[in-house]
Amino acid sequence: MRKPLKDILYKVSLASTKGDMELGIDHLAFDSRKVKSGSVFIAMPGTQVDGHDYIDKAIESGASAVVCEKLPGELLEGITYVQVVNAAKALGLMAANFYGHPSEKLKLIAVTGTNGKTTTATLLHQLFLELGHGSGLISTVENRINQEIIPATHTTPDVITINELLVRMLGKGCTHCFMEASSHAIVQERTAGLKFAGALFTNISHDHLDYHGSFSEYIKAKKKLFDELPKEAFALINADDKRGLVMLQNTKARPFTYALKYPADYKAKVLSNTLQGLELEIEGQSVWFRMIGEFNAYNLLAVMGTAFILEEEEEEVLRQLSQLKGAPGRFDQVEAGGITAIVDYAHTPDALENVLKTIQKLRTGGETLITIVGCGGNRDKAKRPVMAKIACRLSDRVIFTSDNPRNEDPMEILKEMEAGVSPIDLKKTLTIEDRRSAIKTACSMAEKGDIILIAGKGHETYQEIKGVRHPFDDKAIAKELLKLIHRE
Ligand SMILES: CC(=O)N[C@H]1[C@@H](OP(=O)(O)OP(=O)(O)OC[C@H]2O[C@@H](n3ccc(=O)[nH]c3=O)[C@H](O)[C@@H]2O)O[C@H](CO)[C@@H](O)[C@@H]1O[C@H](C)C(=O)N[C@@H](C)C(=O)N[C@H](CCC(=O)O)C(=O)O
Ligand SMILES: Nc1ncnc2c1ncn2[C@@H]1O[C@H](COP(=O)(O)OP(=O)(O)OP(=O)(O)O)[C@@H](O)[C@H]1O
Ligand SMILES: N[C@H](CCC[C@H](N)C(=O)O)C(=O)O
Ligand SMILES: [Mg+2]
Repeated sequence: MRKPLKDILYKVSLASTKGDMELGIDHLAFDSRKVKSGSVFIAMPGTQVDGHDYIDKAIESGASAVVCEKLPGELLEGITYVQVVNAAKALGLMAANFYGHPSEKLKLIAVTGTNGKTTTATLLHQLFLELGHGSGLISTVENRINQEIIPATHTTPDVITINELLVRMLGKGCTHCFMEASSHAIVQERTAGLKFAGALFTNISHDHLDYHGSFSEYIKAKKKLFDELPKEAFALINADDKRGLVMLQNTKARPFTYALKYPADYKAKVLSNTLQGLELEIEGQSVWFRMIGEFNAYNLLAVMGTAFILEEEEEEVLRQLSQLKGAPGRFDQVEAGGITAIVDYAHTPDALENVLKTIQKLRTGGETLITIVGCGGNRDKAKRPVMAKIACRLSDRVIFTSDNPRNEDPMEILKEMEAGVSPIDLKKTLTIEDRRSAIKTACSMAEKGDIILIAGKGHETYQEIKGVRHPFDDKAIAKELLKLIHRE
């Protein structure tokens, strides 16, 4: 697919150009290691290094054009240089022009918020398939084109990958695509140049403050998605979240709200909430869902609201939605010997508190609740003591263990967690760095009727230690050890 550089740069605000703008371009690359002959290399500043330092490498590998914010000292003959104000934003527009604006040819819906993005996007994808539409998904767990699974590397991939996925979705008849928009991606302009038909806000609480610097910057990152929506789009927010209405402040899009407590366009009341599911009253009607926990009532309302705004038939939406189970690794239960292990991706204080409170509400009395929890390395350190404290407050026994230590010393992470626990609470905790041993210990401690929560890694099938992903699956290990220890 060859296109003239000038067409690829349509609508990009240019500061200066040098060289042939009619040059044929076969490929876009923002990483010098992925440059081929016929590539245009887009140099972007990053968090680790500056892409501008790789311009020479890109040219050596065959790039015939360079798009950058700062021109290099020496400009080579035969190479086209284009200077732009914001290279990441330029990349988004360039990807849209290069791939023929696939986001405009289907309904692309973004889901943002601290928790609930994967669950909401996955439910939407499943629901729209059930309603008979071609449907795509871009999420933390996996990407999907209808039923086909494409492995995911990020919650929100880079904008070239997004456009490539959308082109493939269109080729397979998708009319809708539901994607997660992480705050990192919004700030880094990984969503630039995409035309959204709508955006959803789930909630906002403490996470990623290491990256954004402060809570207000984190809120601003989410709000940017809504500020940039076109007026034909819809903006659907959780009115029970303190920051929900902030998201709507400057949007041109049509505003809609959902809530369990405050007045809203889409409302529900929780009639019952058990380990089997949720019963909600919606528009005077009682509807049963397979999802567990009050927080899932919010996710279900967000999904229902979206389907109603998109004018799907209401009775059918509720009928199909009530059958869906959500995303893997979210309140995923394994049972053996009368002991229930719950694997959940709760890796933020708010998510951990929600999942533990849900389990508390579902207890019938007498059971011991054992929580296994760790915190990821090279991520927000401030959440470590807070998560440890929440685990202790809401569980009978707690085992601190490693999550994905990445490049940090696991024992240091565990010390930072322990710092959040009072001397009295410390008595009910154990620290077992090896995650498998931690799960084994919990399985040995548990007796018939007890509940084990294994938090933090959910669907992940690896543990990342010093740049290497070792196979590790909380659910499979819990199943194996529970069966082994309690010999069903
Ligand atoms: C902190 C962060 O978000 N980093 C993302 C960012 O990379 P970066 O800015 O750090 O890049 P860098 O390494 O400094 O390099 C700068 C530039 O030089 C280029 N380069 C670099 C080296 C080289 O040899 N040649 C070269 O051209 C790079 O391609 C890049 O364009 O842009 C890259 C391309 O899009 C991402 O892959 C990368 O994600 C890293 C791997 C990551 O771990 N990101 C996480 C934190 C993340 O994004 N998570 C969110 C979910 C968070 C949540 O809500 O829970 C997600 O959307 O997945
Ligand atoms: N609406 C919600 N409100 C609060 N907590 C939630 C909500 N939905 C899910 N959770 C909790 O948060 C965890 C993560 O949920 P989910 O994967 O859907 O969120 P996410 O926003 O995609 O997370 P990530 O940013 O890591 O991709 C779940 O395992 C559950 O414990
Ligand atoms: N999308 C999140 C996932 C965190 C999952 C948890 N298991 C961890 O490794 O911290 C992140 O990249 O921060
Ligand atoms: Mg997610």
